[in-house]
Amino acid sequence: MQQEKRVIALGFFDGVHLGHGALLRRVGEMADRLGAVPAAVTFDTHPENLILKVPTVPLLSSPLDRAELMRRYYGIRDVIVAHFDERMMHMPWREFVTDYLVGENGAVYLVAGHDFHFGYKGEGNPERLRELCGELGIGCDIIPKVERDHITISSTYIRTLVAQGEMERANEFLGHPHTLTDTVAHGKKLGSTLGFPTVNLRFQPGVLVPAHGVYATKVWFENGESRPAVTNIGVRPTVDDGDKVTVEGFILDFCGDLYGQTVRMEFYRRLRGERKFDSLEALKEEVMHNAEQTRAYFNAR
Ligand SMILES: Cc1cc2nc3c(=O)[nH]c(=O)nc-3n(C[C@H](O)[C@H](O)[C@H](O)COP(=O)(O)O)c2cc1C
Ligand SMILES: Nc1ncnc2c1ncn2[C@@H]1O[C@H](COP(=O)(O)OP(=O)(O)OP(=O)(O)O)[C@@H](O)[C@H]1O
Repeated sequence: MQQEKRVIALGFFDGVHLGHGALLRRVGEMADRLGAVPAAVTFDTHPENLILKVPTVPLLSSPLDRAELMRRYYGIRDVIVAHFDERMMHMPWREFVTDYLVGENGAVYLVAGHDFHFGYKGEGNPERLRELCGELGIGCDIIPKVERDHITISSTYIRTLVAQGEMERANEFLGHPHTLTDTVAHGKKLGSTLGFPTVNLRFQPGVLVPAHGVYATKVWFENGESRPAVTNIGVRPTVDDGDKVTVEGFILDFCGDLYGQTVRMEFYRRLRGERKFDSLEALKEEVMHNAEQTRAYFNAR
């Protein structure tokens, strides 16, 4: 079977921020021009997590969200998720290009960032990549760094913002709202009796949990509709004494059954920290106030 031609962006692309966007847009342009499929290679494990053997880098997005963000915002059609294992870790950089990208994945044009290092011991770099692409007769672009407020946009920086609950600033650097996609799970149903039913989502293991607290969010349903929601991330000290983190959104102006549906939640602004209330009445009153804050936030946008 004839191999499909692909224009491929190279990197990990955690969060799919505006710096990544510069690469992915270029991929789209070149794919159009060459009649090739716009694609990106990412890895199932963050290279640092495998090399250091402990997951030290909690990610902004799951592989599913990463791929979906690349599709939705930049029209990337194929997201090739490479299995980052011992073989991949020991693959010399030349082989990664000639065998993996060109041979296995039909690369006819490669796009990488100014600081992209790859292959065994990170010996591959933009200079070497450009030279090798010249030898192989395939196109190559190295994209200069993208900055905002004199800061180089990076997944590392955005992770610190999300961890501190600075969602609006994180979203400015991402170029889109921070996103969590998950299948709705069952909660204890206490929310319904209190007057605020909630959808329960989870951050996958290895994905960064934003600062605990209450957020103005938007929930997108499988049918493409969306509603504002007010969402708590945390351990619910008023009703629980464990340390299990939950993500619970009270969707405004909605009633219906969402259990089992896959929804996308977008985080916009942190409204307050999580608190232990003296009574369920006091908790409910505050949740209703936060719901109105959320409504006002989206009405003003
Ligand atoms: C917008 C919102 C804010 C919340 N804030 C807090 C809080 O500050 N402290 C707390 O202990 N629980 C908080 N919760 C969690 C509630 O205690 C929980 O949703 C309620 O007990 C229902 O739980 P259930 O869905 O498992 O039945 C909040 C929930 C929502 C939706
Ligand atoms: N601000 C940026 N401007 C231009 N290119 C970028 C920028 N940030 C990343 N890239 C490029 O995008 C690709 C993916 O990069 P990578 O996933 O390592 O992102 P990163 O934000 O630098 O991550 P980290 O902060 O974890 O190092 C690489 O080719 C990289 O050079």
